[in-house]
Amino acid sequence: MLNKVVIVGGGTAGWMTASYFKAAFGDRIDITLVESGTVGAVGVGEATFSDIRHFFEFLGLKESDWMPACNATYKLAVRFENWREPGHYFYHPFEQMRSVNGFPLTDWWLQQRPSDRFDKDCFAMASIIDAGRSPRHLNGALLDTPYDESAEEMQGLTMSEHQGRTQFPYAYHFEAALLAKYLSAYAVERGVRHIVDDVRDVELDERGWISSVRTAEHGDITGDLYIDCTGFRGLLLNKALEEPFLSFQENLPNDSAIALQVPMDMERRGILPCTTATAQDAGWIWTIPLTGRVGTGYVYARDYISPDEAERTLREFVGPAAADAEANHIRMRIGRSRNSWVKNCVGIGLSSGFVEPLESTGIFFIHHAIEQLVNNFPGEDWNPAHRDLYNQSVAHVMEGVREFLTVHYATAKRADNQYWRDTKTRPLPEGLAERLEKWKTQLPNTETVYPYYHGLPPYSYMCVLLGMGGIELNPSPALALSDPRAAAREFEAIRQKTEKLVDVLPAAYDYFTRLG
Ligand SMILES: Cc1cc2nc3c(=O)[nH]c(=O)nc-3n(C[C@H](O)[C@H](O)[C@H](O)COP(=O)(O)OP(=O)(O)OC[C@H]3O[C@@H](n4cnc5c(N)ncnc54)[C@H](O)[C@@H]3O)c2cc1C
Ligand SMILES: N[C@@H](Cc1c[nH]c2cc(Cl)ccc12)C(=O)O
Repeated sequence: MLNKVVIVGGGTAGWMTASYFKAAFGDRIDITLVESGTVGAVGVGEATFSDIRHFFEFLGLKESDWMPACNATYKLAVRFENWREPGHYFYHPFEQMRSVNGFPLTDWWLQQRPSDRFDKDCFAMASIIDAGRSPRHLNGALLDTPYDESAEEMQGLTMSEHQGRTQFPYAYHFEAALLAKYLSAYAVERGVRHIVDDVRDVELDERGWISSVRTAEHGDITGDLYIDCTGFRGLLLNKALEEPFLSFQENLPNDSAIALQVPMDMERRGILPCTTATAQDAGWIWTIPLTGRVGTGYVYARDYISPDEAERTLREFVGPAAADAEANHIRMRIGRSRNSWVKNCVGIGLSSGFVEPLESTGIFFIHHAIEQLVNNFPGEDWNPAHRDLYNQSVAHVMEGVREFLTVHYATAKRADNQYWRDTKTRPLPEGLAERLEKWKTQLPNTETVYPYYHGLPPYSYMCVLLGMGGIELNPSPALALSDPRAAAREFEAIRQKTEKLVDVLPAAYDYFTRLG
């Protein structure tokens, strides 16, 4: 039986893989995880997709188990500030787009323009976030009736199985290092062997497959399947097996980040329950509220600004609270390994691929990869079809997200300096120019977005196009001939429902004090 797995790397990717495999296979799988005591994990990665709930559920963990241990908060959207013009913002929320008479509500919005805020008019979430509310009532119930956790379709599904069903209303923010620690305890308790040591060498057999990894103090570690979770280094996949890395930088030039962890009195500050991405002169700054601090960082392109200037900008942005916070400068490798599974080695996490964290896709990539690897787990015969299916699925997810992120820059109205002017003239990933043309005629739908699963539904594209404001969008001509009353009623219903929810939902901070 093929069941001996060696994981190299103990960052988010390594521990998520180890714990998920244990939950999936129990004692039938034999896992050794080796991580360096000297090379640290990247230490960022604090915002997620809502789908991550399937990961925790698969492990049998409840929010009340893991959230307090990871200083976690709820994320109801990404809030984009100043991408269109100074002072402007909009949300990309976790809320399904409604449709009226076969047209998405956003299409009706273009026709009727109830206000200048598509997000407030079309989604309940925008006002709930503006008001700093929790998506759960103090008794733990979810905000409203369409979300029913006990519904059969929410139970026991993996992320892949849940695809296309109800949109869950929130994701999480958490402290990456604390999550890795929490999951390591989970995995070790269930029998994962944990070795803290440096991998110095990777031994290959005559076919070029990995036969062992050589550590500094624990000798050779052998397995059937090797998972490379060594981060941007790609020690096994890219170095030992020499799998090439395909860069996305011609579309996405941001190649660096500087991160700060800023302790704050969150009770006084309050929690805005979303990730904020604020456009800057050469990139953007993320702001992520946790229970005891704010995580923040500037993602930028070295071609336009130096690391020192980026650090100055970030410190100024945060203000005096950042004075004692230590800067973590990170060089980002943007793109993907040509194949993430090569021979008996699978790269998961940053070794497999990474795009800038604008839509918090890093942990989603990991979760997706793990689910796919479980579904395509190799047997004794190493049927290459499993490997090929896996590689295809991972490539599609990363290429789709590459395209989605490029849309943010290509359609942002901001063009007040060279960095932002250049975002309009960069090469686009193949097929995107044609799709952008289609979206000018008809808002994105399943037929006209990137055609393979990549985690983002068409409504996410609608939000970005309507919010960024750089391309002209028109309502479907059919709407001029249609009865406008049903859509007007829907806008009014959203307004009323939102008003009520803002009234009755607790403040996000208060909810977490209860949870802790
Ligand atoms: C600036 C930035 C912001 C991000 N923000 C988000 C976000 O908001 N949301 C999101 O989902 N994702 C985000 N990500 C991505 C997220 O951080 C990663 O996907 C996640 O942390 C996974 O990292 P990893 O485990 O692959 O690598 P790492 O965290 O780098 O871990 C590498 C591991 O390999 C080990 N290692 C390395 N070399 C050796 C060796 N020779 N021997 C033994 N062990 C070794 C190290 O000790 C470490 O344990 C962000 C990434 C960056 C760079
Ligand atoms: N199915 C994913 C994708 C998604 C749907 N809406 C949003 C909003 C944001 Cl900010 C990120 C991601 C998503 C999910 O539910 O997480």
